[in-house]
Amino acid sequence: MIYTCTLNPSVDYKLKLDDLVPGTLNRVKNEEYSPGGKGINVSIVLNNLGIKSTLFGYVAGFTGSYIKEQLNIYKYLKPDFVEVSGQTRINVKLKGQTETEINASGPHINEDNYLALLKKIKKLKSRDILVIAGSVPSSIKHNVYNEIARIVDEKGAFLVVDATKQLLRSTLEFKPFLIKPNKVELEELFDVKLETDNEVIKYAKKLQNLGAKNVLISLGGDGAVLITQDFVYRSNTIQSEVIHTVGAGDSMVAGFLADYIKNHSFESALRFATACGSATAFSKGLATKDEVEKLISQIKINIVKEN
Ligand SMILES: Nc1ncnc2c1ncn2[C@@H]1O[C@H](COP(=O)(O)OP(=O)(O)OP(=O)(O)O)[C@@H](O)[C@H]1O
Ligand SMILES: O=P(O)(O)OC[C@@]1(O)O[C@H](CO)[C@@H](O)[C@@H]1O
Repeated sequence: MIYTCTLNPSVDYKLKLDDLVPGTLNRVKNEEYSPGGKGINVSIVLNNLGIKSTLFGYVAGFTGSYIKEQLNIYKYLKPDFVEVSGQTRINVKLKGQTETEINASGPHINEDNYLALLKKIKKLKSRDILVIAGSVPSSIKHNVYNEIARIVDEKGAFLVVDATKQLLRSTLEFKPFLIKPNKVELEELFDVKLETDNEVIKYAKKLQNLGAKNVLISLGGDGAVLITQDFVYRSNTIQSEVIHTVGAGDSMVAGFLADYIKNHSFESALRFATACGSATAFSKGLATKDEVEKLISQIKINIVKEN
């Protein structure tokens, strides 16, 4: 069974403008709401690919109710959230000439809420998969990712992590099966600026040395690099009109897992993951199976010969 854990879900409020001019009145051309948060996005894309998952995390208030109501329409999702006080956050996503995101901080999480979530995670069984993804509300214990990773390890389940800085770093001692930082997140982790593929690979390997089994670095419109124990793979991307990239990375994680479970091939999983990321970037919502299938033949994978 696949589980996703979103400690800080959101309602994503996506606004399309001709351009965003700070300090002036900006009028919107198109607006949309959707349930968001990285783990929730992973689950929605898994659903779109016909794969079941259970969703852990915290929801609160009217925005939390909206998320639960929206998730009910998906056939393969089983929401299992902890209800907390306050409101689930609203994250604003602005698409003008460039993309601007304003992510709010999330509700208060008390000790009981914390323990209630860990109790759910303790039900995991050997060979289950848990994806923990995204930021955490500031009130939650700072070592929550480490604690969750410890439980997943004790259960003999597989851990997948998509998070920034110390949240990600704190899981590495438990040897996650897969981590997926983007290039900026990789740079932040080591306080460096990375220009070339070789530099990206060098720092991704440092994460492997710290414990990650497989490291997937997403490079936005430039594809992705996957470092496994045996090979380094590079995917290209496709040029098309970008509608909104929100959730492209989460789609990539979902696509990777969906394909890896089926084919047990890293090359195939990277190809499918890249197509899922691009399918999301090229559409209004998150990738659907049809959209991914239209792109897949255009994704090429090379094994990188390092120098
Ligand atoms: N402009 C684009 N054109 C084509 N494909 C894209 C584009 N942006 C993203 N993708 C696809 O989606 C994948 C993930 O994108 P990205 O690196 O932006 O993830 P991310 O920063 O984690 O995104 P998010 O946090 O919004 O989920 C890329 O590796 C690529 O396959
Ligand atoms: O603030 P976080 O948790 O880092 O990111 C949250 C978020 O930006 O990530 C998703 C896209 O990946 C969105 O649905 C959501 O708004």
